[in-house]
Amino acid sequence: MDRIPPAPGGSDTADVAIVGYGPVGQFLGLSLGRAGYRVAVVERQARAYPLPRAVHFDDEVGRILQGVGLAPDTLPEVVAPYDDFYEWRAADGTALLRLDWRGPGPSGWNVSNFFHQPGLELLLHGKVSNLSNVSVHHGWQATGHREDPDAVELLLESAEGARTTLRARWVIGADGANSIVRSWIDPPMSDLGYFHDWLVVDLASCGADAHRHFTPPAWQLCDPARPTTLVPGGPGRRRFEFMCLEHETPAALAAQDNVWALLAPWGITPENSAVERSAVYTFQARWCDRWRRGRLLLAGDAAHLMPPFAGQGMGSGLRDATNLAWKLDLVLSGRAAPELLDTYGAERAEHVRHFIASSMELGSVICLTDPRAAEQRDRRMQEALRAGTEQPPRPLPVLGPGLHREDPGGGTLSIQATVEDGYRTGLFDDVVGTGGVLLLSSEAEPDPRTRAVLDGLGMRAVRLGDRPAEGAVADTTNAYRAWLSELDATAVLIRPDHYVYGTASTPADLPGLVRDFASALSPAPRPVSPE
Ligand SMILES: O=C(O)CCc1cccc(O)c1
Repeated sequence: MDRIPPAPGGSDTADVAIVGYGPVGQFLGLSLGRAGYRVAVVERQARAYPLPRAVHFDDEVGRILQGVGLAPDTLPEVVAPYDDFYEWRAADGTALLRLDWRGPGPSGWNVSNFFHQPGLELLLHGKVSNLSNVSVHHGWQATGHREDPDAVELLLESAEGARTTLRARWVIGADGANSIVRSWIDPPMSDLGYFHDWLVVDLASCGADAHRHFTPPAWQLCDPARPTTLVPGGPGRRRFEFMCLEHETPAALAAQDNVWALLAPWGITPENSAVERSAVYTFQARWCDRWRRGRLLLAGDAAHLMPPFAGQGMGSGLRDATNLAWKLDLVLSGRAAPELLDTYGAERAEHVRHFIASSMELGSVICLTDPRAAEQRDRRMQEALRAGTEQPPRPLPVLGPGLHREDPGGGTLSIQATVEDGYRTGLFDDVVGTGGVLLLSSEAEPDPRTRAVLDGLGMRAVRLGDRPAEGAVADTTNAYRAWLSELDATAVLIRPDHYVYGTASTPADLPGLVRDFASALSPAPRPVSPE
């Protein structure tokens, strides 16, 4: 048997092996590679998958992409920021629900963005390819593993039947809904018992006549005779989704003639439009209750699946990757014990549960096929919309218990607003940098010991002021002042993944805040626990 060299030079043990090279595997490879680790990625597909899957991400994901040099506003070929309502309509066209997807959100980017996934993957791959310490092996499937106290040996098989092994200190399964790494971990699953087959049709272009239907560009037709989704698919592209009805089989639904028959009422024909992909998916709502066993970890669809109606599938995976890459760096560098990685699943599972629940709620609106039930739903929702008593949007989710305090800010997402440092005005991460920060109001000043602890953590202290100064940025829109006042805080400790560790209500609370964070990382490296 051969060995795949994890990276040129060095020992034959990679620091991290990633199984699966979709956006989540790519993002992990990029982040850990940039942190200097030897990363080996194995992907069963022989080459990059050229067709769209996810088409939507939110402002938080915009910030995550900004952090790796792929800010949404620099990708006009790939990302189309959305600036309209996301509407839900009855069969007769009257509105049932209007979700406000206009303008920028708290992370500084549009709350809604539609994109072309193959284009994004190409950009991520371009960045990964620049790293000599990350190797990507297409056409290799992980088929087995053996774990010892120091590493995991992955057994790999190529499509041609060649076999090899790969040793890595940590293995991440970013290998999608049918994850083999998940089968090795064999975690208990929470399953909300939601199974609906939908035909997803992606159009690379569509006839001019169809465009009159795209107002707003993203909407749902809650017609019990054929629940249908119309959303953009990135610049110049469209996606339709058609629910499989009880009397239909997925194969009949997906037949090419049937695809065109379903598109015809929308003015879309083979003569004026190009179908890029059509496939039936079973929308599901489930997540793992455990995301780590020993040296094996899960991320993305391998750890959770949700209906697409909130457009949060890929974004949830990139949030996993951001949380995990940061914590794995701490563990690999000996700055934290492996047990820190147990906070990863605990935090992310609770967070993703929120999006699964809101996607389910939206799904339960559209998936009704009983005309009487649909009529009752329509009446109830139209009345609520008229009276302005429809359910308000859920607040942003909070991380589950983990590496944060249980104070008003702990586990919540920090904001990203415009600041000025005397040289430039821009979004906080572009001006100040990434990597975690202690954000201070003008009256808070960390003592030298607190500063030393922060330095040791590779974090900086940044004060907010009226004008830029040494160690201070101007809060040009007053967004940070408002945020601190909402949190009743004089300082906020923001983790590198943009979530809040905790807040200090008075300057006297500052040293304790920073000290608690440092000790929560438990710096003494210990042997990895088997479970
Ligand atoms: O990108 C995704 O995860 C799905 C895209 C999407 C967005 C909104 C509604 C919908 O049915 C699908």
